[in-house]
Amino acid sequence: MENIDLQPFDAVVLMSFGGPEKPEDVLPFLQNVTRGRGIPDERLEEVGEHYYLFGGKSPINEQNQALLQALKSEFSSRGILTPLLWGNRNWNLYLTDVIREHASNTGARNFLAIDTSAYSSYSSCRQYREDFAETVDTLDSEGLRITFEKIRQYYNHPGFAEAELKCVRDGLAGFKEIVGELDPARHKILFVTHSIPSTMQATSERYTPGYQAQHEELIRWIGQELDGGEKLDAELVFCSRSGSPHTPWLEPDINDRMRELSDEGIDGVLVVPIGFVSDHMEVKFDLDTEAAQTAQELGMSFLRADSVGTSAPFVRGLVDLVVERVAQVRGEQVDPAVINGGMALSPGSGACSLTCCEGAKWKNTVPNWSRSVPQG
Ligand SMILES: CC1=C(CCC(=O)O)c2cc3nc(cc4[nH]c(cc5[nH]c(cc1n2)c(C)c5CCC(=O)O)c(CCC(=O)O)c4C)C(CCC(=O)O)=C3C
Ligand SMILES: [Fe+2]
Repeated sequence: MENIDLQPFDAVVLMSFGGPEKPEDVLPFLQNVTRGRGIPDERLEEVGEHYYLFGGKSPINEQNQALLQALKSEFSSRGILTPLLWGNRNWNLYLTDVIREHASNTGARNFLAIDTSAYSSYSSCRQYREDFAETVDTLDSEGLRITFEKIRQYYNHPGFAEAELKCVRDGLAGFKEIVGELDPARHKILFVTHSIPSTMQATSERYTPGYQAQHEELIRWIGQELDGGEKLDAELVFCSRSGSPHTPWLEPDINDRMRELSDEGIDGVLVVPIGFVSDHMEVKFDLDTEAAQTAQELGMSFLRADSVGTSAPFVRGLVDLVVERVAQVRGEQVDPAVINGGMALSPGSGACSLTCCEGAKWKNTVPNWSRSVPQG
């Protein structure tokens, strides 16, 4: 097989959130995540309890190790020899440390990131970019000059979309085993994502189609792909709201919506964690623990579908996105693949302006992007 290099990139890095490994890590981890964010102490204590309930260990690191291994085997099956690293934003192994060590040992200078977040918004895109910038600055102050690029947001990439579709199909098959025949009058699909503050949503809409619309596009595409025998009404609902109760966040919360649906005669839900690429703490606690409890109180059938995890189309898609970004950076002709859920949203390039998720504050420094042109 022919060997493939990804020049100008010397290494690819899987960039994730990070999570605590043991009870003593929980508090310092939460402090890292929320530094300067004005999250009330009560919320931190409450979220700390979610982690303690699972022994103080987040499942996220093991899931990222599994994804890293899957990406490595996809690299080697394609003859890609470029090293693949793993770094986190909020806990060991920290991105800066991983990059410093690799750059010092190998002379690598140009890095391409795969981030574990599919949609655009400050928290799900720009915050990752700010962390790349911080790594660049820190290493620069130590005399090590590096560069960072990332792949595009991939909610509408066929790899991620096919993987989500498979999660829904498998979930429906499992759901049928619980409820017998699917009945649109009694059963619903609830697609769940992380709630964000309404102001963050508004900002995400200024230079990209927006966090919520990106989810809706994918949900509609999945609806189109399902067979007649799989058709149920679907809705987008939210979990993991935090912040002050007086600040508006995206709604409805999954538990509130389940209560309303129960009053309307719905007695079974398939819950699809479309906002999360693996079963980390929000999925384990907010869905598998809390929402499952709500279902039990309501006497509702409840099944949580898989997240994409290390599913083959997802992993292949991430590597396709790496190859696509390399070609763009090299100035080669690329035809980026996208699904169309009715809104025909353009593929982003990964090259969004440093300020694209910030919005109005940066108005004068950002290209006047709209829905019909590339977004990041
Ligand atoms: C959109 C989004 C994603 C999805 C995209 C992506 O995956 O990146 C995501 C992922 C994650 N969020 C995570 C954990 C936390 N998020 C918090 C706080 C916040 N998240 C927000 C948004 C998001 N978060 C926001 C707007 C806040 C408020 C504070 C702020 O404005 O920053 C807090 C503080 C406590 C609290 O406020 O709840 C924690 C502990 C973990 C790790 C889980 C594990 O350990 O398994 C993961 C993967
Ligand atoms: Fe979060």
